[in-house]
Amino acid sequence: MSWLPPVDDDDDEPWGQYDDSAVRERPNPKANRPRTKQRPAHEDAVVGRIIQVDRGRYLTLVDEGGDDEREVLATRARELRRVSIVTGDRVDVVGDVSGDEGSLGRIVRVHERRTLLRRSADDTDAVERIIVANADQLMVVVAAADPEPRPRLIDRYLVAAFDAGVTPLVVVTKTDLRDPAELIAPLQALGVEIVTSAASDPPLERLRDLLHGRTTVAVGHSGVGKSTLVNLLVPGAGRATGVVNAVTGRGRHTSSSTVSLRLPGGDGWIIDTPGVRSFGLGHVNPDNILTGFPDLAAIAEDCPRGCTHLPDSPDCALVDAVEDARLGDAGAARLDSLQRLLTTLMRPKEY
Ligand SMILES: Nc1nc2c(ncn2[C@@H]2O[C@H](COP(=O)(O)OP(=O)(O)OP(=O)(O)O)[C@@H](O)[C@H]2O)c(=O)[nH]1
Ligand SMILES: [Zn+2]
Repeated sequence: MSWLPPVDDDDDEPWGQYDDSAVRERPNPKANRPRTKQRPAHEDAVVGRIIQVDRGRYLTLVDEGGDDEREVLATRARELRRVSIVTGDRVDVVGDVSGDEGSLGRIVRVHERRTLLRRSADDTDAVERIIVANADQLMVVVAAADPEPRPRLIDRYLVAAFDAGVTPLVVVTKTDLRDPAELIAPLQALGVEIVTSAASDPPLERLRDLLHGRTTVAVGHSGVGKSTLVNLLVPGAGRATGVVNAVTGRGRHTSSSTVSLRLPGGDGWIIDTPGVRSFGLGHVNPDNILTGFPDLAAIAEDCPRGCTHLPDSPDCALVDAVEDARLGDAGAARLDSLQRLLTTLMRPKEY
């Protein structure tokens, strides 16, 4: 496939067809004959966690939590040049894995990913850009005011989380500036964890509980106070914080790269991503949204094939279930939330 442009080595790299994360071997033309020339097994490889990606260099944490824990800088092996390697990936590294100044290891394998958080450039673009691999949780940070909350962007983050199989968590900041009740109400029916935060009284204990032992990706529009929270949770993280521009209402995009930060005591990770302006969902399969609503998903099995589950869909089992109260008091609100997310997925961006 040499006509394809080389994949760049950014966290934001196109991914799309390169879904085989292991080393891709040439197809065996003599299908049934065992291959005689085996790829070296790299038995001496060490396992690392990708904590940062920068222009073809991967910062890898090796022997995590062990006596010999160290950061190893590595490149990727030639045979992996079409495979994406992103923050959070687990990889096998060979070569100079000493982590000494000037040393360079070589990544020879990307382990299978548990979860994959991704977005596309826009909704018509099926090419995915991976944000982070192997995250457990997506912490969506949104300000009650300054900058103005964008409910449709929140929906987009939630869609991406459900699609990735990652648990969403919403943190509403700047509640000192505005009562967040109106913003929170529609989120409650989603069954998503919601934490509110005011500058004078950030909910650190609550957040530490929720982040404990997990890998959490923090996302949010620029200026919402994400870096402020990250700095509180990870003292010394040194995430740049910026003042929201009073004229444009925009933050200054002060955090510019995706960085993995370890919570104090080695008690989980926060992966801080730069303020994401667009969050295309062109790659998302609507069925994956439904998996975020297990109670609804079970009922939707009785829907006609190809049912959109939207208000105008004929014979939708979910609509019936809400009407005969099978889903309880919250049923209508949950179906409404699901429909809102599904509509988000089908509509062009408008936030
Ligand atoms: N009033 C108020 N201001 C806050 C709160 N949290 C953060 N801020 C301020 O909001 C501004 C933006 O905060 P940042 O932490 O830099 O925002 P960010 O989301 O990391 O922005 P980027 O780095 O651009 O992605 C800073 O001036 C913070 O001091 C809060 O709870 N209340
Ligand atoms: Zn349906």
